[in-house]
Amino acid sequence: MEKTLTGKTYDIQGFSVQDGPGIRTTVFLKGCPLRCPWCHSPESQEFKTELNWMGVRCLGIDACGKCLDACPNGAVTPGPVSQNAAGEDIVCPAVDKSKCDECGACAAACRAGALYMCGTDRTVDEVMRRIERDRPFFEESGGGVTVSGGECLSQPEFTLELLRRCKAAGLHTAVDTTGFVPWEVVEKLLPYTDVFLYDLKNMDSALHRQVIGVPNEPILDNARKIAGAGGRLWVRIPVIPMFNESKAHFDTYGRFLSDIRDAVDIVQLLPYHTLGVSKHDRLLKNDTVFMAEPPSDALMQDRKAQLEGYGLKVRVH
Ligand SMILES: C[S@@+](CC[C@H](N)C(=O)[O-])C[C@H]1O[C@@H](n2cnc3c(N)ncnc32)[C@H](O)[C@@H]1O
Ligand code: SF4
Ligand code: SF4
Ligand code: SF4
Repeated sequence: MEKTLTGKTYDIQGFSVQDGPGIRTTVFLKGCPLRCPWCHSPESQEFKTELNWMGVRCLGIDACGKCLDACPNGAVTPGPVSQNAAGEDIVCPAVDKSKCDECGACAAACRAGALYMCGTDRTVDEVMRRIERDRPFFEESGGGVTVSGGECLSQPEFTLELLRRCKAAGLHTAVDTTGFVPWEVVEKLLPYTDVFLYDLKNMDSALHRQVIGVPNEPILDNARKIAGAGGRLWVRIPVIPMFNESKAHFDTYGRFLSDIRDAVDIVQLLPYHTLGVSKHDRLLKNDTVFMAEPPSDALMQDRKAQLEGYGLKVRVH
């Protein structure tokens, strides 16, 4: 029997106004080949379904402790004392990730919803049913559907099929991508993608590799090829302190984008923010998290004006 195609999602968000034109429904897929230290969705990085723990919901091992009893691998033990939402001291569970196989038994036992699994396998039909609920909002606002992640093109078959179905249903489509995927994957999507939301995180390939883990040449090549093939680009630049915010660096963006200007609908500058920091803790991995002061409004306006000087339409946020 043929296997049903599923995609591993971690969220589907209605009423999104940041992910392309109009009001959109954004389908977030799990898994990403990049490792941006400032990533505001660290739960999207791994391809597998993972255990998360939201401390403010936890009742404490002393009052509850269901997760300890539920774990078949002995991965959950009494951990540090912390304060709950009411300001009372509670003993938190500690999860030894080296013993955890992400089976989900502790999350199923946790009535408070403090432990939960992130990552759901969904068929295209299921996702389409969810999207169709929002159709009236698309029609009023000129919106549609955005497939995002993580890197949605790391699940190329699912993304392609979802986009095909959206186009067949008469919906506007956007693909939110890092661009770090083989050209053959992008090429197949072209007939079904109205616009690519396309991140350019740094123009210096050595720095890109050093900080994010991968070089930028495939990303820049794919941007040129999309432009050459008649695709539309909505370029996004996350403005990250000490990484890409300098005036000199923005001139390298300006020169690159000038060459493909006709294919660029808009350049969106996204000021670095710290909203994802608490999500890193939820993953129970003790990751070191990048923290910095967000760029000032004045700097964002300067960089906007600088890129406008290259004949580009630019917005902040
Ligand atoms: C969730 S990502 C989706 C696409 C893909 N993961 C990427 O990064 O290209 C959506 C946008 O948020 C940006 N972003 C991620 N973390 C951010 C942060 N801490 N501050 C500002 N923008 C951020 C990304 O650069 C990307 O433009
Ligand atoms: S998900 Fe991990 S910690 Fe939770 S029960 Fe399974 S093995 Fe234990
Ligand atoms: S089962 Fe949930 S609420 Fe109870 S101690 Fe474990 S994490 Fe906390
Ligand atoms: S590319 Fe996007 S999802 Fe991947 S690590 Fe960077 S910000 Fe996070």
